Amino acid sequence: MSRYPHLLSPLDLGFTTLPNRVLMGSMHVGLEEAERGFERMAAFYAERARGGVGLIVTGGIAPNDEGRPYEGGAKLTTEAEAGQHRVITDAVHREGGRIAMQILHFGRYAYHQDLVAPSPLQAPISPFPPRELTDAEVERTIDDYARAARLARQAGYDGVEIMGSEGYLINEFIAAQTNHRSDRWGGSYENRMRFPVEIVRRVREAVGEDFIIVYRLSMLDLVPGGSTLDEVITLAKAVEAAGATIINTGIGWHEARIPTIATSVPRGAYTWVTKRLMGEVSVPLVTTNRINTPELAEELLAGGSADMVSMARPMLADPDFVAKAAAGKPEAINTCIGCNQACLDHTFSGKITSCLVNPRACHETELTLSPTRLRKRVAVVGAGPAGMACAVSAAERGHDVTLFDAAGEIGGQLNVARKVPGKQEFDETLRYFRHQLDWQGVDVRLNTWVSAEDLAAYDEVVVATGVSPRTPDIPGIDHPSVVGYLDVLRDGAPVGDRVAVLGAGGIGFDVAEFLTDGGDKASEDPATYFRQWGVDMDYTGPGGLAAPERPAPPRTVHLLQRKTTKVGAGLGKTTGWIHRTELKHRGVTMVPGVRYDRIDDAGLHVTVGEESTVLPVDTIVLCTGQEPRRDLYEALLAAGHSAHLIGGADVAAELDAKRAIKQGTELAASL
Ligand SMILES: Cc1cc2nc3c(=O)[nH]c(=O)nc-3n(C[C@H](O)[C@H](O)[C@H](O)COP(=O)(O)O)c2cc1C
Ligand code: SF4
Repeated sequence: MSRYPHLLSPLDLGFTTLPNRVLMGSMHVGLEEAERGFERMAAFYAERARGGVGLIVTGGIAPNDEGRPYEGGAKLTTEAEAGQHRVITDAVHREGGRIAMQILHFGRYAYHQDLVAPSPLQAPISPFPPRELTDAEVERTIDDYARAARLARQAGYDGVEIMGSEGYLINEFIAAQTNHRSDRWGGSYENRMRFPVEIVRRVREAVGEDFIIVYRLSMLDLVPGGSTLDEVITLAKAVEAAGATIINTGIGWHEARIPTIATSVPRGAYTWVTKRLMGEVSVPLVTTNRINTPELAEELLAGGSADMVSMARPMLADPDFVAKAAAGKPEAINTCIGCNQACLDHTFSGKITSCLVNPRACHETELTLSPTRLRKRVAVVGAGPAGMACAVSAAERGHDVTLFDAAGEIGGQLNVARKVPGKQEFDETLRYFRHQLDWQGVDVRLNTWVSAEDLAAYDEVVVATGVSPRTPDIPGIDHPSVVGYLDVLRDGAPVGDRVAVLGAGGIGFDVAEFLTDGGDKASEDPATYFRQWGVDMDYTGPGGLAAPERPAPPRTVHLLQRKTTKVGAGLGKTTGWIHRTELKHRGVTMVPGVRYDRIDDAGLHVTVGEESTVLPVDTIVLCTGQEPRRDLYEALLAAGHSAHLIGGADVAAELDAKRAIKQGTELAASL
């Protein structure tokens, strides 16, 4: 009997049956506009189809020019464009998969000059003011959706998803705050929802009965003036009546100031929203966001939260998620840790999406781990992210790999990161690597120091010896009030009530969050999390908002940096605001442009601009960068051996697990 009977049970849609309850959530990955993008997308989606996903949804494709994300963004408006998609649909079907194309009109979130909206109201997160659509243009836009759906069918897709959430055009029609029209598309709720309902109706007309139409419904807007639960239910019923086959969940507009997918969001936190709609419609409902294990997915389905689960980023992290669950091997799954560092951050920086824990994601045709023709003896020294990734990938290719580490456990700096509240997902990465090292037969030797001579017999030596914290040159740095970040995060050094954290990079933020955490495990408990961020789980008002309630922080923390740039400027593009907001809520003062003058019994003496002052702190935590550890590498070179240097030992500017895992995997691919 399967461990996941609900997750793996088929779903009968009448004209077709999905093999299981896993929908791969839509992700625009940047390949849509890239050179050889269709070929690369074909490989990307085909791997996920082979891995057993029940229904794949592609990233958003615009139905017309104005709806594109930016100048040159992907659209589907002509038969010639439809022809380009064939390679994707053929590849997925060859693997026995099913794929629907998402139609996404960016509305006022578009990043170009000709953006449109129901009303000429600029989005708070956009530099461009939109133009108001005329009545005739609204009609034409609806027809454009229908044309895109017809062309998608022609291109071989099994369905379309109509993107009606996250604050894009459809949402902008539905919400009174973005729709100030007085014609039949504005005013009453019935008028405001006419646009999406009409889209579904005309799409159904265009594609016939035996074609999947998923409607992605904004079930919780998280913005002032957003929909109420009653309105959401009304729209769901209307969308069903208009011809939707499946209703998917969308959470939060992009301009919402409440995190919806970050790693600090508890797993499955938003699934209660979908559950509120269960029983109100008869089409299958899909729930979403931060569902990253088969156990949780099964629990949600068994508990009646939804009929299907959407997993987007987990399918970047592991294309074989479903197959591994079906084989009863959940421990083999490479779990999405919700970091956004290589997926959403890349998307918003104009880079091709990938995945921190799986650098092959969206690079399937370039980063291949093909079996080696020449089995070599490979030594990898250092079992941090770079070393583990290299060892596992080299062994996967057939090399004979030994992994050494002086510590008593694998993981390197991941063991430090996992101590930060909200970053416990790194435990999954450690579990995954532990499993892979064992599965691939890597000879792991812990508590083992190796010298250059010890390594002489290996064909390839990879040095991944990591970093040591840097100690800045400040008078009084030896004062007993000074500790390092490892002392605090790893070794539990005592910390006073008043603290200065020196260095506001990723580690400085981690330490500040660690020291101001109230111990309430908000990142594991949705009710606590939502209370702190101001989400109303009773969903009584518009947008599901409530006043945030924050506990008093356990101590006073100053987070300081020498650089004059905004504190946190170097954090992730899509997550930096969350960390800054979190610390602001906890009363942390964040100060850039600080000169550290000296440390003594009075505290930390600093100068900011022209002003010198003393911060009367009990503890000073150094988060002032790292030095690469290259002793072994240099000894190898001195002894005339060649070696490869990767990870923090190579570039130690800031601890960077994304870069380390990518570099380790790429090196293994070339050995
Ligand atoms: C790189 C990336 C691109 C995305 N692009 C889209 C998109 O084009 N359309 C869409 O509806 N959602 C998009 N999303 C949101 C996902 O569909 C999903 O709602 C979100 O990632 C949360 O689900 P997860 O925790 O399973 O990843 C994107 C997410 C990511 C990470
Ligand atoms: S980069 Fe991080 S959030 Fe994105 S898919 Fe990979 S593990 Fe998940």
